Amino acid sequence: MIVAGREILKHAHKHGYAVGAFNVNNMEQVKAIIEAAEETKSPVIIQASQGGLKYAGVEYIAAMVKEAAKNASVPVALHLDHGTDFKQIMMCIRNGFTSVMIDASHYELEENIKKTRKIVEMAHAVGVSVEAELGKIGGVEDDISVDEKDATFTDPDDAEKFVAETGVDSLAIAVGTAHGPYKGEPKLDFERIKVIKEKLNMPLVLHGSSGVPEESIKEAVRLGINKINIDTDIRMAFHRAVKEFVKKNPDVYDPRKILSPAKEEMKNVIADKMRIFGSAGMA
Ligand SMILES: O=C(COP(=O)(O)O)NO
Ligand code: NA
Ligand SMILES: [Zn+2]
Repeated sequence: MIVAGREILKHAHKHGYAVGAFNVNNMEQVKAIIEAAEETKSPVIIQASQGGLKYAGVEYIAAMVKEAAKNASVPVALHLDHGTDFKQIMMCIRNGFTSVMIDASHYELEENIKKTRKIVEMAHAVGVSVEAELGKIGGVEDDISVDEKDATFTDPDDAEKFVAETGVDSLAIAVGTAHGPYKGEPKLDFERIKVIKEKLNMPLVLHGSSGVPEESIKEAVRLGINKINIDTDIRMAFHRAVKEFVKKNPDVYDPRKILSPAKEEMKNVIADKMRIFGSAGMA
């Protein structure tokens, strides 16, 4: 069933695990995520970035995810990832998204608070949960890009003020991850996660989580991360499977035959993550 994002994240915060938030652009990704959630009995957040909505259309994404959630035995939230455009955020809410991110992290603190508070007031009025970002997460995710030199870690005192003045349901923090593939091994600032969690005592979000070693993910969950965003690892699973299939079957042109192994590969990758995040069995 489809639920508000806060319902899923509050449970994860209370019980000390993290829920996967997986990006979608097409039907096969939606099916892979829902099948993995059913298989592992895991609550799940299905999310689309503004780039994903541009590609598929907000109505298509919403219709597919609502259909998948309707028949699922696990709680599912439909979330806008990295919302920066006011109209886009409103269109998502109008189309039944149960959670939205307002990413105003490029602005100074006061401006980020102002923009975030406006979305919180409107979304909460209709029962939709809100995620915001404080600090700048590096890397490139569709239309969001931050140079490594501009990536700035989240300041715990600013975070306390930000949450008190905005009322967000969850906060994305910059602690050393980056969107997209890593060149070297990412070094997470675990002490910073610990301090922010102690100060805020609320659901925290880790972006740029593809390519972060399993041990680091587990430590971040232990310290209080409750939503883990994954996009690149799913794209790579899709790419691996399609490349292998087409190489082995160069003359097969039926999309169903080409895309089915890709859906399976994505499902397996996602199910593994749900086990690592600790959400398996929590639905
Ligand atoms: O943060 C993410 C995903 O990042 P990755 O592609 O590194 O998994 N989406 O908002
Ligand atoms: Na990443
Ligand atoms: Zn992100």
